Amino acid sequence: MFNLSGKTVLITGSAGGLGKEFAQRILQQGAKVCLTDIKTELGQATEKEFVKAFGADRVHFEVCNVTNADDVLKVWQNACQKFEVDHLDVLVNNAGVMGEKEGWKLCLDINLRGVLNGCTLAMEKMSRANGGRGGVIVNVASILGLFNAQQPKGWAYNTSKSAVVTYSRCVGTAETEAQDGIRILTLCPSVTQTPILDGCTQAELAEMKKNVGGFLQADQVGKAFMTLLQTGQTGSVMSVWKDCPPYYIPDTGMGLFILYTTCAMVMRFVPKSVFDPTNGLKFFPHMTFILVAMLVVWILVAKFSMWLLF
Ligand SMILES: NC(=O)C1=CN([C@@H]2O[C@H](COP(=O)(O)OP(=O)(O)OC[C@H]3O[C@@H](n4cnc5c(N)ncnc54)[C@H](O)[C@@H]3O)[C@@H](O)[C@H]2O)C=CC1
Ligand SMILES: CC/C=C\C[C@H](O)[C@H](O)/C=C/C=C/C=C\C=C\C(=O)C/C=C\CCC(=O)O
Repeated sequence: MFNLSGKTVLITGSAGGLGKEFAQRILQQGAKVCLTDIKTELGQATEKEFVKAFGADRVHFEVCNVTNADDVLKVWQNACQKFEVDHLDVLVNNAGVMGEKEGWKLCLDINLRGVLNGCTLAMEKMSRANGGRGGVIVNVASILGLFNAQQPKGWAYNTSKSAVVTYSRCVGTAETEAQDGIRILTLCPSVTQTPILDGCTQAELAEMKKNVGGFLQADQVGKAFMTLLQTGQTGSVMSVWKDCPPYYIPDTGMGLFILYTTCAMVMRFVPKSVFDPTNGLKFFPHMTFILVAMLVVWILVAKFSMWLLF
């Protein structure tokens, strides 16, 4: 298990909400935390609260806009200076917005570019190949990064979060870990009661609540986050769903792609008079038929081998 005692951690968007929850749990494990956010007053209030609980030498707040790579570099350097170290051990890319109020460009800038700014810098600074000491990066995505579901605030949020999941899987490889000593992890919570929901109407909240079977509380996400941070393998993506233990989501996209491509290959031999493969609407029912047929054959083969064996 990854021991956080004495480690240095930077968390973006941590003046309140989930970022604050993560910070508190990390502090409880003996680490030093640099809180960062664009909300100055709230950030300073959280800093004060944590200084009281954990000591002034272990908590620091810096204003930082994640869309600006220079800002991220500046707070990285200031955090090192404040904690009197030459490195940071953990970066949590947590800052995010829903996007309706901000518009799609700013939403992607904060939710995606912000993560890329943080990861690019952290990989450069932490990389053992560059003389760094390795480290851990946790990217906070969402269940909406894992599948597409209608939510009230538009497509930009889902787009940004699925890009974060894909990016984290791309860079979170065993090679990156072996070469640079960096673990890259992704957390995908379901809807959680935090200030991000303040922009939703009662009707929108009720609809979302129905869809996800109730909202998570920040402490359940906090527990899952700690499990991921302390034990997650690089490239892993953890989902958090109400009343469930946290669980990992494998990348099944390739498997499904191969399955459907195999079906498409088989369909080449079916006469055009039976179906027109260029017509997607007709194509998919046929694909489903083939999938079911393959499943039946597979079950029969499995059953037949059992008869032979026993
Ligand atoms: N609450 C929820 O239902 C879920 C939230 N998430 C994700 O968790 C993360 C944290 O969100 P919450 O704590 O729920 O919301 P929140 O609104 O309480 O926290 C987000 C923080 O990010 C900060 N922020 C916004 N733009 C920023 C920028 N340009 N630079 C730096 N900081 C910025 C905000 O000031 C805020 O403090 C977000 O990435 C969100 O998308 C994921 C799944 C579910
Ligand atoms: C833009 C939304 C803003 C903030 C909320 C959070 O950031 C979070 O990321 C948003 C999640 C929104 C989810 C909305 C709908 C989800 C639908 C489903 O998950 C449907 C899937 C399964 C339902 C299962 C069931 O009905 O039992």
